[in-house]
Amino acid sequence: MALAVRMRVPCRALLCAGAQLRGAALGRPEWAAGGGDGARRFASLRVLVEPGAEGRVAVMKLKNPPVNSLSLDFLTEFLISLEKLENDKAFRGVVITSDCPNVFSAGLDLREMYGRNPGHYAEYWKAVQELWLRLYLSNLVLVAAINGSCPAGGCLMALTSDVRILSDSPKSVIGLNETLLGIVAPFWFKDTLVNTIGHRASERALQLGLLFPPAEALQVGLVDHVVPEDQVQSMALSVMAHWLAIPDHARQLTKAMMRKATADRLIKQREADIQNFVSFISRDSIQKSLQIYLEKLKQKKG
Ligand SMILES: CCCCC/C=C\C/C=C\C=C\CC(=O)SCCNC(=O)CCNC(=O)[C@H](O)C(C)(C)COP(=O)(O)OP(=O)(O)OC[C@H]1O[C@@H](n2cnc3c(N)ncnc32)[C@H](O)[C@@H]1OP(=O)(O)O
Repeated sequence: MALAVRMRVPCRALLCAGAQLRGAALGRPEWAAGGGDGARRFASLRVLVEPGAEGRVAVMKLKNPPVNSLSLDFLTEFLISLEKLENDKAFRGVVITSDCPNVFSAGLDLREMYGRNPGHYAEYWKAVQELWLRLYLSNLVLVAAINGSCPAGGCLMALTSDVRILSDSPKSVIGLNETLLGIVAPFWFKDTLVNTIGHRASERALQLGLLFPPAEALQVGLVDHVVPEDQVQSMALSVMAHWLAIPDHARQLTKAMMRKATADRLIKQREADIQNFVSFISRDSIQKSLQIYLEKLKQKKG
């Protein structure tokens, strides 16, 4: 257990301060207790947390319509919810899923990375790092119930889970498609992918910006199960039961042993990584690429 405790990400105070600030900007982070489960069921504007099974599993539903993009406000609310669950000894596992139809998450919010100032980019990137570190090193069993499209940052989020279940639908594509936007997946995105599908498959997937349809995602090992859309959550809960049959302390230490070195690479150079991101994203050429991509997304509609 000691290792698991030592592994906790060391910027809790900083994040909490940030979260309170963001919360204040939102008009207070409100945790509305409701239903027969009392305080165990809570919600912010963008994240719903519901009891999953036997009071020891929670289901976190991402609710940032239309596409669950990972905006700064969303990240703040998600991290507060996750921390509440981590601190509640009753919970041992969390299923992460989407409340938005056909989309698990569209990844990082492009509007947070386009046309803003360096201070904003730095604040945003710190929150993205925090999301990854918290999820990747979580003591909880995390199961991603991926009920829709899952590109880039959405895929990163799913990759931090212990198990991934993908819905068998043409919309449910998953992958790190950064190069298609003219940007580059950071090293810790890449590391997480390599740890999941291996070096060669990652090299190909990253360079080509591949978004894998369900059968291919399963074949390459990007997801563990593909099931019909209406069975994603029930499958997630059944897989969860299997993982919860393992004693927590042994499973947590094993998870830490597998993931610590990867997380440490970022922890050791968080500030440099932020500066790297800020200077990369501020380049005129990158801003132009993002602008073109955003325009393409808009044109797709019309
Ligand atoms: C060498 C140095 C390296 C340093 C590293 C530095 C930098 C790395 C930087 C960044 C890493 C980024 C990772 C990311 O996550 S980038 C985001 C990538 N995401 C995508 O490519 C997905 C884009 N979206 C889609 O493909 C579709 O929207 C989707 C399939 C998810 C859903 O399709 P649907 O048809 O249902 O919905 P749309 O009509 O397309 O969209 C509705 C609405 O939402 C807007 N939108 C979509 N995605 C995003 C997004 N990611 N961020 C913000 N907004 C988004 C879309 O524009 C529509 O808006 P509107 O027209 O209704 O206003």
